Amino acid sequence: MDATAAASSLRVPEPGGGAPEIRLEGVSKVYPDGTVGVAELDLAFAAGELSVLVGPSGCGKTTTMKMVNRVIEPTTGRILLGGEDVTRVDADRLRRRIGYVIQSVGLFPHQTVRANVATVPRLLGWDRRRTGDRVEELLTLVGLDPAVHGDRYPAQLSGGQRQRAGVARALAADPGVLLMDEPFSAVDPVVRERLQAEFLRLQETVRKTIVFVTHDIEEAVRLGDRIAVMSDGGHVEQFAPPAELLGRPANATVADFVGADRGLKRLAVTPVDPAGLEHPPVVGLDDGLAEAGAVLDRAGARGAVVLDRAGHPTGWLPAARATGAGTVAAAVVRDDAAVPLQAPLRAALAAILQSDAGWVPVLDGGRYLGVLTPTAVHTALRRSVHDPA
Ligand SMILES: Nc1ncnc2c1ncn2[C@@H]1O[C@H](COP(=O)(O)OP(=O)(O)OP(=O)(O)O)[C@@H](O)[C@H]1O
Repeated sequence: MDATAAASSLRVPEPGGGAPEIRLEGVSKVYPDGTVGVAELDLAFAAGELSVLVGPSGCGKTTTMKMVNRVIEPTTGRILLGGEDVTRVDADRLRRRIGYVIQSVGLFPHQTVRANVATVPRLLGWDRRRTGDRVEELLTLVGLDPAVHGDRYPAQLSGGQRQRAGVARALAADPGVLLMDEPFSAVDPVVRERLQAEFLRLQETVRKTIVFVTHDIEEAVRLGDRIAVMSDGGHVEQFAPPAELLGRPANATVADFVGADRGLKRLAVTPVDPAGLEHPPVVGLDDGLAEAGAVLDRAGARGAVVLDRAGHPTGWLPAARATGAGTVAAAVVRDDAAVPLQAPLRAALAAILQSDAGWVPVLDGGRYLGVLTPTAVHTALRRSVHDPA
């Protein structure tokens, strides 16, 4: 079964499934030694969204997250899942409704991957068949081959594979909520990027309500629907979508935390704006070169976008090559790079840097809309500061 097919069967709601909003109301945690981990916190994590908690070490991120599944009991306040006050319900039963992924994965070392993933379904009393089917499905979904990895022990997996197994275990009983405590920080940057990309695709399908703790602002920007920047005592300085956080930090603390290079980080979260596209002359492969040269002259342009017979960008025609007999096909500089309208500016800028034309064509579906230039990238970024998404 491929991942998409496996994912679609995940939508079957389980008891306690669906993805509830998580609401913290006046929640505080005072540790026995008097340390205030979190004080009077009011925060709502929207249903089906991935909310990230970031902030300096010791600011209360982990405390906040672990109070949601009551691994840490709040001292005061209420926590509501989909409107239900879970502050006093049975904590073990609550935890079966909440998936939990931590940095060290927390797989049981003496159990196979299959047995690890089956932990919560077994606790919930699922029969062998249903549990077995579910485990196969989940392993496939997270990119592990059940036949290859299912019977291995955690020590026989790579760091990235262990993280995938950890995610599979957390999703096994289709919980509505996932808590993730620096789940990708133990692997090298290349594997981390891959796991993040896979995880984003998975979340598009399963749409859990996720609370995700990280130290890494880049990771927060990449993954988060919303990011909470916290400071000491669990104080929330700003809770906003990445583009807004980077474009309009609420105060100096947030600005410092997101970094002086936040303009660059915004590239990852600001989409291509159709209003910012430029429209150089467009010629077809079968047009005459002389005719194309005349078009370029009239426009005073240094080059034209060349479309193929189906209307797709296939390269560009520099003005200097638009002379002589023959058709554009003989002189075109082939380059089929293009980006879709929804692409982040970072992808567009990367494509521009690869191209001799100094632009990248932008497509809406298959339709050519115009080209994006470095100037347009700059304008779009400046605009996102004043009018963040
Ligand atoms: N069991 C405990 N007893 C006393 N104080 C604690 C306990 N656990 C955490 N704290 C304190 O509570 C505060 C918040 O800790 P928490 O672990 O939530 O921070 P964090 O933001 O997750 O930090 P880090 O990024 O370093 O993991 C810190 O000052 C910490 O020292």
